[in-house]
Amino acid sequence: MTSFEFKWTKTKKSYTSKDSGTKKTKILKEKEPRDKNDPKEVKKKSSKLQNKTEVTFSKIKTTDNQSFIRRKRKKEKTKVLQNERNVQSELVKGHSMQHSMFSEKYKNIHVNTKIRGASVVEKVFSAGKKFNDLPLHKYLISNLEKNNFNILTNVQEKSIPSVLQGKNCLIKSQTGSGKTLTYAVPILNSLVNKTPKLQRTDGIQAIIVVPTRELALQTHELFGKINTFQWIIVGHLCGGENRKTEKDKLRRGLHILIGTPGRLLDHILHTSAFNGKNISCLVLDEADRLLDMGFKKDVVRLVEELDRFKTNSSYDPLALLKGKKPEEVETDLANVDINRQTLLVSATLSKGVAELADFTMKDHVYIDAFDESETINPDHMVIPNTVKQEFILTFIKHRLVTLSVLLISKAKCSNSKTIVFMATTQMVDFHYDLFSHYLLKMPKNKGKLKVGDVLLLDEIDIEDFEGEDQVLDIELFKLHGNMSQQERKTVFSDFRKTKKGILICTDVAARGIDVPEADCIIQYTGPQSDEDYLHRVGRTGRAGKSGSAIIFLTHEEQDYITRLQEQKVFLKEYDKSILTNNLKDFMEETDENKATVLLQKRFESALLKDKELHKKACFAYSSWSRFYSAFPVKMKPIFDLKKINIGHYVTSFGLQDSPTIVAKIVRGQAKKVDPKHLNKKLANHEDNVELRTKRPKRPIKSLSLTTSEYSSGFEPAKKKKKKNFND
Ligand SMILES: Nc1ncnc2c1ncn2[C@@H]1O[C@H](COP(=O)(O)OP(=O)(O)OP(=O)(O)O)[C@@H](O)[C@H]1O
Repeated sequence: MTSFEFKWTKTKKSYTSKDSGTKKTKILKEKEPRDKNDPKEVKKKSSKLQNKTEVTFSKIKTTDNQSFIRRKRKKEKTKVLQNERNVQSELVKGHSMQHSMFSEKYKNIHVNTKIRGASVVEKVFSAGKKFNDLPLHKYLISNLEKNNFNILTNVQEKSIPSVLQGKNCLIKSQTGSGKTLTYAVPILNSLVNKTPKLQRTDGIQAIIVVPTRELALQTHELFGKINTFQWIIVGHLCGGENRKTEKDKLRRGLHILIGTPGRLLDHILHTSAFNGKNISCLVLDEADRLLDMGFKKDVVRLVEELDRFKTNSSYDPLALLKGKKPEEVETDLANVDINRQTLLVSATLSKGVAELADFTMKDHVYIDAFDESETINPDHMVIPNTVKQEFILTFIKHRLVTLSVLLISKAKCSNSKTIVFMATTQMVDFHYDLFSHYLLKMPKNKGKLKVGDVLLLDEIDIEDFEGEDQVLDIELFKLHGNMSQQERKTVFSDFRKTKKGILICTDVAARGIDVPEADCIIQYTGPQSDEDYLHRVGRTGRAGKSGSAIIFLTHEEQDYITRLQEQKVFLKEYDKSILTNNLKDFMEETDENKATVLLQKRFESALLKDKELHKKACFAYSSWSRFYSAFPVKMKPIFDLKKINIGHYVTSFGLQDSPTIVAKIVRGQAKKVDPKHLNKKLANHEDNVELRTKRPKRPIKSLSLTTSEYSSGFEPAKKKKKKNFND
């Protein structure tokens, strides 16, 4: 290989080939005078300047003058910062020319938001009927009263008598109306009254199936409150818990068992200590949710397995072989008395629930808490009338800032619990990190910085973020199905205990979760179905309390307002002056547009500096776009990916990159991950080098960025290795 030695002079460049020893000289052409204002020349000049700096540095290095280098670098850094600031001020000027964030002028609303009508209202409480009016055990009544359960709710008044009589029931009533007690009270009552007293060896008496782990825990807690009868043992089993501990629990004996379908089925099939012969009551709570997400198969199997416990004694599958006629065998089957009460409970009634009711119960009564005198239209949604429902119509690229301001306003309230629903686990992770580091907190001892003076944050190095100070007085929580069971448990109970907090979560918290103090629900991404809308909103306004529910819609999605109107749900527009004032106040900026841009820029520069967060933002955007493109057919005309500017959506994740670049980043990261661990990886966003080196790379066929919220928590079954007969 030939190598050269270069020598530079002002007008000529000469080099000597070491191999041939020949010296070649190239005379530089006489340069023509250049136009200083030509943009190309300006660019060239600046790149030359940069090269010059590099050369200077290399020279300095050779002289080994370290302190000089440090001073030089510091100067350079200040220059860059100055540049950034100049760019920012230019941006502010530029943006203020564009549409305003909250301005009415640029609002492009084509739906009639003023339409009002009579919403469908369901009474929450009965006309004064009390628990002590019911034929219940006196200690059970006193336990209920101790917990402030005195007056029956409407659904309790209508259903508890039928449940006490042992009837199969399909119970429907609005969210937060106290459906849990409609089965908890009769179950406990029947077990307390049993003579002789129940023993641990008597096995499971009642089984309650719920769709999520949090709901299992919550239902267990409710039983704990009203069950002071020490001989009645209540337990829960759900994914993510230690299986061995659960087996021990079952071995020791339980009477009321609460669990998620996957884990329950697993124990029924594989735990010999599972004693289901004496189950006299089966409850399917949140029945419609149990049918979603592939739960249907598990629920059907679970019911079949429970039936098998009962029928094993009377039904003989080998009857034909024993010489019985086929007609006799069929009548045997039909006559098998399952002798078990089944209760289906739900806030929404779908075709699937009706089918499940037919499958699980021979005869059943249908109890709807809705007033019979009114005509029931299945298309009308029943939402507690104590909930103020509003929408915020935003430009896509202002979504992030608008949400931030809304959270800032919540932080100012003295006692407020807000639940923010997002589409995917990656979105939850990203927004949680972004807000906890760049909205709620500020660097410590930044001296002259006043609380809330966030503009100067851009001047601070990321290293300075050690030891941050909380400037907004509110706690932030996150909850999604990709967190460990222990984390989920802690978050859920901490959020319930805290006086003031914001929970960012996926739909894992949309069903059944009861946080009585939750006073505001924010739907940052649209619901996948109208039922989802109803259940999300139903996390507030529990048992007659008041609350507010705000949905974020972009101009492209505004038809959702009309869709809700058709179902007798009338939304008002959120008072944007609250947002404007809070934003201006927080940013200490009188011009709302400047404040908007600066907050957005602050997030963007945070992402530029924080590589980990940038990666999370890319994954969050990517998971969002997959989610958005997979809206069910019914909702597709409203939430249509083709209608929206995805470039703006990238901005709403604080990213400055184009969607193509983001996709490349995600693909690049995903390729490094072993496919088996992809979901977990995408949720944790860790680039685990160990995993990569240990396992051979395989091509990725498909990527799943949204992971199931409702998994049983078990590891996927390992495929059996094919035997190699040559071994
Ligand atoms: N009779 C009652 N008096 C006062 N509060 C009650 C009564 N019954 C239930 N509650 C309270 O109402 C709240 C909602 O109860 P629950 O969670 O059972 O509602 P739900 O109808 O199952 O709601 P969802 O459909 O959202 O699951 C709880 O905080 C509960 O303590």
